[in-house]
Amino acid sequence: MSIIKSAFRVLRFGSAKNQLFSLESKTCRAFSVCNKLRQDASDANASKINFYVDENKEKGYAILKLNKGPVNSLNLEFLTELNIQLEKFEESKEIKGVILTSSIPNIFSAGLDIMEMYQIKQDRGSQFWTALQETWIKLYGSNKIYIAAINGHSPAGGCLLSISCDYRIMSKGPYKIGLNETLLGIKAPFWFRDTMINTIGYRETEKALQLGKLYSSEEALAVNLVDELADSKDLITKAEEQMSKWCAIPTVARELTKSSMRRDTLSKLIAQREADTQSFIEFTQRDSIQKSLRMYLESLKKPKKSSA
Ligand SMILES: CCCCC/C=C\C/C=C\C=C\CC(=O)SCCNC(=O)CCNC(=O)[C@H](O)C(C)(C)COP(=O)(O)OP(=O)(O)OC[C@H]1O[C@@H](n2cnc3c(N)ncnc32)[C@H](O)[C@@H]1OP(=O)(O)O
Repeated sequence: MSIIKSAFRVLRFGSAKNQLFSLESKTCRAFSVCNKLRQDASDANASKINFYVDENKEKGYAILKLNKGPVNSLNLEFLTELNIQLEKFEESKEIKGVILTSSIPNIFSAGLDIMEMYQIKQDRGSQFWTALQETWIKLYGSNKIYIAAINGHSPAGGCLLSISCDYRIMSKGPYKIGLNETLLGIKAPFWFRDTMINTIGYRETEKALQLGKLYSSEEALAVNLVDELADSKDLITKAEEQMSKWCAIPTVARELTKSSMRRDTLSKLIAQREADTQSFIEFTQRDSIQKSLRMYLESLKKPKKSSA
């Protein structure tokens, strides 16, 4: 059961009941829009493996490895598949927690697939944004324990995935993590911002978001953007050690505590999902934004200087 649902339970007889049920019904409507997409995604991607799941029911946790080459960029189909998997975890009685990592060396996730924002039709853009909102609500609002084992670069949407988890361990190395949206000419959505504030505090977020700062792993540790650093070879072992520690905490008390910390941030998006989607569509259709995205895409596609 998700944090949102348990929040409804806890407050069932309280004065917030009507408001919360209205939030829940809005959420359910938005989720049902995704049902057909889910079917399409599972049909179309039956032959592709965009992530691996390694479940250790004895120990009570799973490892989810993102595997969508070359850089785990998040497009509609990938997000839809991820949402199905997150739902399976949430419903599992055996799984208490999930280690989220990537099978691609040096890359955790390059964030949103920029092609989902560049010259995109309104329908697709709206489905894409709804799927992304759903991923965040499922991850940030999960009752399960999520530990991010950040094995490489984690900009923008990759950073959002990480900070939606409960604990972050990052590989030592020349990797970057942060919300760099301003460098693409984009304002980070309010729920990206709020998740960042909840992680590193207001002042640091204010600087980081305006500058589009990408932190090195050491800098990320210094501002609590990550909780721990590890040598790449020890990353998963360290994540498993941490998972055992979290799994040993009394479950209901931990879930209620997590829910009480995150409920307000989640409710803010849930109350205005459709308006947020409209803002995304309106914003990304502006000529100035399309121009920035085109320039950014070109810079990504430029041949890289040889290191030799
Ligand atoms: C007023 C209301 C406001 C409402 C809100 C409105 C809008 C908000 C909208 C957006 C929020 C956006 C958040 C995001 O996540 S945007 C994405 C940001 N991501 C990045 O900036 C990362 C870009 N990528 C990189 O920096 C590097 O690729 C990386 C360091 C991850 C890896 O480097 P490496 O050298 O290993 O690999 P590359 O050669 O650069 O890349 C390989 C290949 O992949 C393509 N690619 C990389 N990143 C992306 C991406 N995010 N989307 C799509 N494609 C990507 C890259 O172009 C290469 O392609 P090719 O040359 O092989 O064809």
